Amino acid sequence: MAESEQTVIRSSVPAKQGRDFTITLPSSNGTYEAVAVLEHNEDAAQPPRLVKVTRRPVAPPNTASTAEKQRTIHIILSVGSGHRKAEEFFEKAVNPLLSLLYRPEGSQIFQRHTTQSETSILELTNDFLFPAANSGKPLRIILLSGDGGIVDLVNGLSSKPQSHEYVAPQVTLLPLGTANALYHSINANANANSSTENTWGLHALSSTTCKPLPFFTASFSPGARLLVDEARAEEALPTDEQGNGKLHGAVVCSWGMHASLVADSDSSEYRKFGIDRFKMAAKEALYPSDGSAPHAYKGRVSVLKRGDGGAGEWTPLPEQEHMYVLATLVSNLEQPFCISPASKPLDGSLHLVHFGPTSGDEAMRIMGLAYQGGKHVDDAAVRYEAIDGLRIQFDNGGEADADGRWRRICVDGKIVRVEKDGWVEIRREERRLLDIVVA
Ligand SMILES: Nc1ncnc2c1ncn2[C@@H]1O[C@H](COP(=O)(O)OP(=O)(O)OP(=O)(O)O)[C@@H](O)[C@H]1O
Repeated sequence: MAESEQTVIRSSVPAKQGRDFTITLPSSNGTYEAVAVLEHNEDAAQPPRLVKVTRRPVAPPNTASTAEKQRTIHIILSVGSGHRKAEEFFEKAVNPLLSLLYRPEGSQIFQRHTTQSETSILELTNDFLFPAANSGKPLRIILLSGDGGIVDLVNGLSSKPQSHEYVAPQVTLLPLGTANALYHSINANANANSSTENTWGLHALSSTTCKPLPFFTASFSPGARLLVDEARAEEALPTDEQGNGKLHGAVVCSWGMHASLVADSDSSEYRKFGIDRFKMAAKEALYPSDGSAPHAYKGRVSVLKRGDGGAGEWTPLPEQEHMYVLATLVSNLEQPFCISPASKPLDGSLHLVHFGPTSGDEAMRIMGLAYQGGKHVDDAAVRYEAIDGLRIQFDNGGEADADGRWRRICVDGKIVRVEKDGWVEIRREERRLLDIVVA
């Protein structure tokens, strides 16, 4: 075999013509690169298969980044995410690539964590990752999960005050969840171009280019409760200095139709249907079995605009009833579902998408436009604007919904039920918590 190109792994099954793709990754020491051929799965919701990987020297070697060598690499496998393929994809594709890219140190610098429960990532972050980052240790986290994994990292890393030594961990996202909104939004340009491959995050595996992850804080009135265990149980939220509940997110905060369908579809029964679970729950919400119109959600919504960067002003929306109230930091909530076309990858902008009570057919029509590259934002029924904060007050001097299911708020897939006279307020954050590795 020629010294310049060495096959390191070859699968016994050759790639089928036209469905394979190639990625080239720099090694950690900068002296060679890995060229990996992968084959897409026939089911686009399933990860690709590694067919072969070769290594070839780089001339001249790029050994500029020595900081990279000092980073401990944590691999988190969220085995409950999506189609539960995190472990298999790691063993068959990611691990062989990492072993090649990080020679000769290899396994010595990797620490592998496999989730055991819903709270594993939060516990790992609280007990280990945050203390390490806060004492100045540079970390790289390779996260095989959906959006839930990143929201746990964000909440764990932000739960205690940062020291001066804090070093923002670098996170490489491998989209093993169901919707993977953050991943698809970061790679949204690539997805708009059908000739560009979805590499399942492998293209960024050894990149040293990072961007800070924008995030927001949602504050809740003290009676708000986090719903857990498929809403069979509830928990108190972590609190801020004023005793209000708080939760951080990096994707979306919503109330109304979106929050309800995320909440209603979050059961092991619905999860079997993959991404279709959202559409199934939407149909049930929009066409109630008693033939009535979809629910009109009651509350007072206000938006914060800072304009010049000052304290800003809260402006109430004129409507007292709503169907869709959603603030987002990302462009795509699923790969084909472009909720905020003006949002650019990791740009930190927060956008409001809002429309009032309407029929099931009309709501389906509007949502259908989001699947056409975000055309819903040009529809007369939709309010779409950049904001700095959003506040919902349930008892606004009039009637609040009596049934708690109409007062559920979604923060990146987590569901919080607010009390009848309660409120929720979200604001963009300026702190730097973690960086996302981009190619
Ligand atoms: N070993 C495990 N046992 C029980 N629950 C788990 C385990 N591993 C992960 N989970 C839970 O499974 C859920 C997976 O959420 P995640 O967001 O990663 O995937 P998803 O919901 O399929 O994707 P997305 O949020 O992108 O639609 C989280 O609530 C997580 O806590």
